[in-house]
Amino acid sequence: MEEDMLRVVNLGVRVAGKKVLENINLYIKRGETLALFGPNGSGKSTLMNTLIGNPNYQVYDGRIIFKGVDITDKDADFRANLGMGIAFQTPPAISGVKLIDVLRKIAEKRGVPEEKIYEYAEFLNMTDFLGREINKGFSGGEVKRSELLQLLVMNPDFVMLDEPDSGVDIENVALVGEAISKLLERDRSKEERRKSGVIITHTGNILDYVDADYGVILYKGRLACIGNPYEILEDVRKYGYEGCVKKCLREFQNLNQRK
Ligand SMILES: Nc1ncnc2c1ncn2[C@@H]1O[C@H](COP(=O)(O)OP(=O)(O)OP(=O)(O)O)[C@@H](O)[C@H]1O
Repeated sequence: MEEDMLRVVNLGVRVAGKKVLENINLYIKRGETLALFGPNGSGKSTLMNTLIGNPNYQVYDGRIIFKGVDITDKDADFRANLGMGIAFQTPPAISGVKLIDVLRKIAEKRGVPEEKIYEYAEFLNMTDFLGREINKGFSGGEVKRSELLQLLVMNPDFVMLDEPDSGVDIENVALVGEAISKLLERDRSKEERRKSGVIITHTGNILDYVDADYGVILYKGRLACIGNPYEILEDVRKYGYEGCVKKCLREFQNLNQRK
């Protein structure tokens, strides 16, 4: 069984003619979840958009290998069919399309029985929203839950979540955490997990509810630190992003000098 889920090699990305990501190297195995930290504008959403195949994000260098397939030049549909799923930070509202219609389409495509839609909707407190136009007039937290509901029905092998807890109130954040744990199979033993994911988080609050295997900081378009996500978070809270990145760099240099 293939153990690689995602391999990003030397990736460089331009958006609207501007270099936003440079020399990104990332390796995620099956069953692993990565927490991606970084200040505003560091390129986190750009990385996600590039991985999902948004054509506005131009890869000028490197490759993206997903489940052993080079998807660098493949479109978003190809990637979704291969098992990629994403929850955007601010997904659009769509007039005239009800949430249930979208969910039925996803379920049909993925061979999921319709009862599952209602089961997941109840689990996420979204039953009353099924007949409403998707994301229209939804509060910030409701949009997040609607995105997670779609992902649960889609059941992708690799999930990317952009700030899944932003705008979610305290009562619902545990629920959102539980849904993410289900999606990423964090509720199973380590040996049983086959799903992988990336969770973008500024505050790290979601990590109280969903554990991650490792964390990494994206700083000014480059990956800067890699390690235990809770230790990184503690350092970010103590020293800020810049201080934390400098500390990682110092530790790396000391390690190299000792070699
Ligand atoms: N369509 C675009 N046109 C021009 N610049 C863009 C575009 N999209 C992103 N950028 C720029 O790319 C950089 C990275 O943006 P990105 O949204 O990836 O950051 P982020 O780390 O996700 O930030 P945040 O935490 O605020 O969501 C920023 O400087 C942003 O202004």
